[in-house]
Amino acid sequence: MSPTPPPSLPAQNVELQTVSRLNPGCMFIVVMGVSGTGKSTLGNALAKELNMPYVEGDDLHPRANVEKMSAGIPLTDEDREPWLELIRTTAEHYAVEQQVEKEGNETDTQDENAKKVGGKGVVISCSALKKYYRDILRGRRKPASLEKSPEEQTVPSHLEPSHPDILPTYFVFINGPRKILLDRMQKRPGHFMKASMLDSQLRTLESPEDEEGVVVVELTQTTEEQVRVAKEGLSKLSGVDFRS
Ligand SMILES: Nc1ncnc2c1ncn2[C@@H]1O[C@H](COP(=O)(O)OP(=O)(O)O)[C@@H](O)[C@H]1O
Ligand SMILES: O=C(O)[C@H](O)[C@@H](O)[C@H](O)[C@H](O)COP(=O)(O)O
Repeated sequence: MSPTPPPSLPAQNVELQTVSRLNPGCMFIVVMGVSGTGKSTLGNALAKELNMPYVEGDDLHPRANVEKMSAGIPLTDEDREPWLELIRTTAEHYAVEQQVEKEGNETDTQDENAKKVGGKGVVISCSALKKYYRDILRGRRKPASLEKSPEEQTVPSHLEPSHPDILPTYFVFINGPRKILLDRMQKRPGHFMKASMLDSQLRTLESPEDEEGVVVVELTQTTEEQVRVAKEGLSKLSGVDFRS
């Protein structure tokens, strides 16, 4: 799990509002599931396949959250809200950066990147256990603990994570039985998330299977199979052809 620093803030002259219009097909892909499902493994592989950057969501947790989880204490909604908001904002920063790069390359007809499959958007791993958390990641909902009165809202609108239609969000949900998860977590040495936390994660999980924009892959599949199913599902949902 190598740290992935979020990109620097977007260039002032690019409004997030313009990203989906000028860079169609740009998307935010969340690889989700409880601890130990293989989010980091699949996230890395999928991002490589789609020529997108990958960000390890665990690296965006505030230190206090990591300390809490390391001590075997499950996080609360309030603990997770700023983290979820940061994940959404990070995805939006990537989208804006890619827009800036695209504009820089516009005149370069030989640009090799333009010929690659995908390449527009970002893949981030995140447990995303509840629907309400996923709505924050979709940019549809502001975390309750971060709600401000209109007078207090000094953040420029393009930095606020409230643009669901500007950066479409899709989830790849890794689903599978507790027994295998427990086994994998027990065999994973040195990770701050101990196997004893698994049951709390499973209790908190609200399955996303009936929600829009969700592809389900099985825990028991190989990473290669998961990538294939994810690509097919994402192509169908988004209309972007990742299969070629
Ligand atoms: N498709 C898979 N098949 C078998 N083992 C896997 C698969 N994906 C991941 N693993 C293993 O499961 C463990 C947890 O994977 P990891 O990617 O760290 O999960 P998460 O990020 O969800 O906690 C690791 O030891 C990893 O090598
Ligand atoms: O929402 C949470 O309680 C945590 O974010 C948790 O779900 C997450 O999964 C941890 O970061 C563990 O790390 P792994 O997911 O890498 O096991």
